[in-house]
Amino acid sequence: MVFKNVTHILFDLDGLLIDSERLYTEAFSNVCAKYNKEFTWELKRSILGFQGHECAEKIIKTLDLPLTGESFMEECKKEYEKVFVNVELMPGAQKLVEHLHSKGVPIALATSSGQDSVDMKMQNHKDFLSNFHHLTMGTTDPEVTKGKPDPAIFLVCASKFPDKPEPEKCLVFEDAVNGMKAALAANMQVVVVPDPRIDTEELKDATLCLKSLEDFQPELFGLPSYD
Ligand SMILES: O=c1[nH]cc([C@@H]2O[C@H](COP(=O)(O)O)[C@@H](O)[C@H]2O)c(=O)[nH]1
Ligand SMILES: [Mg+2]
Repeated sequence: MVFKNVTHILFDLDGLLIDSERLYTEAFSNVCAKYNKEFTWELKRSILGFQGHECAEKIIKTLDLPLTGESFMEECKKEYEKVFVNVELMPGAQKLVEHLHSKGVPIALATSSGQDSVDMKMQNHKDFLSNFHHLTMGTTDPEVTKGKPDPAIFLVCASKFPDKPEPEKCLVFEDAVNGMKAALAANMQVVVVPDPRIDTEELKDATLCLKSLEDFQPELFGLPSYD
């Protein structure tokens, strides 16, 4: 496969740069269990990449929970406070982000999460966050009118670089099928590093699919290679 050269990189956060998806799963499972409901992988995969309130609505509807979206999110928040302090970076995340930053490649974060959620998850990774030119947070940015798979988040994020790159010059990193679809709808190339349980058939449109960020070769996209 021939890849097109890019100049700017947009990173997803949850499940891609940080190992938070399993913590969200734990939190959702605990809340659902209180109502004797099972939070299944089937349900999890359908909400991967969604904004928090979209996750809540889908879970309540699918499992018929006796809760409003807001009360479900309140209960989840108590769970998050217990688990997110210890969230770790994914293998290869630090090396890749620091490499691109040190070579002057503009990078930004495009997450469906909001400011409070990012603050909570990144409290022990502030130096890591300082590598990014800017953060676009779907839940709190009024310009991001819809969650992934809508392309809004990546288009808004790209527009916040001072030199406003064309979508074809942007490369997205994602872990979720909804995120991959959002990137492709934005007319960007997308490297997917998926949960290994995701069916490869669902990822067939990805520009490149990797097992780990550690396997990424920047030079394939015209970016500076590792020294
Ligand atoms: O307020 C929330 N933010 C984020 C998530 C989770 O984070 C992911 C989206 O974040 P990102 O775009 O960074 O992957 C979703 O898959 C979901 O599991 C969530 O549940 N609640
Ligand atoms: Mg993600």
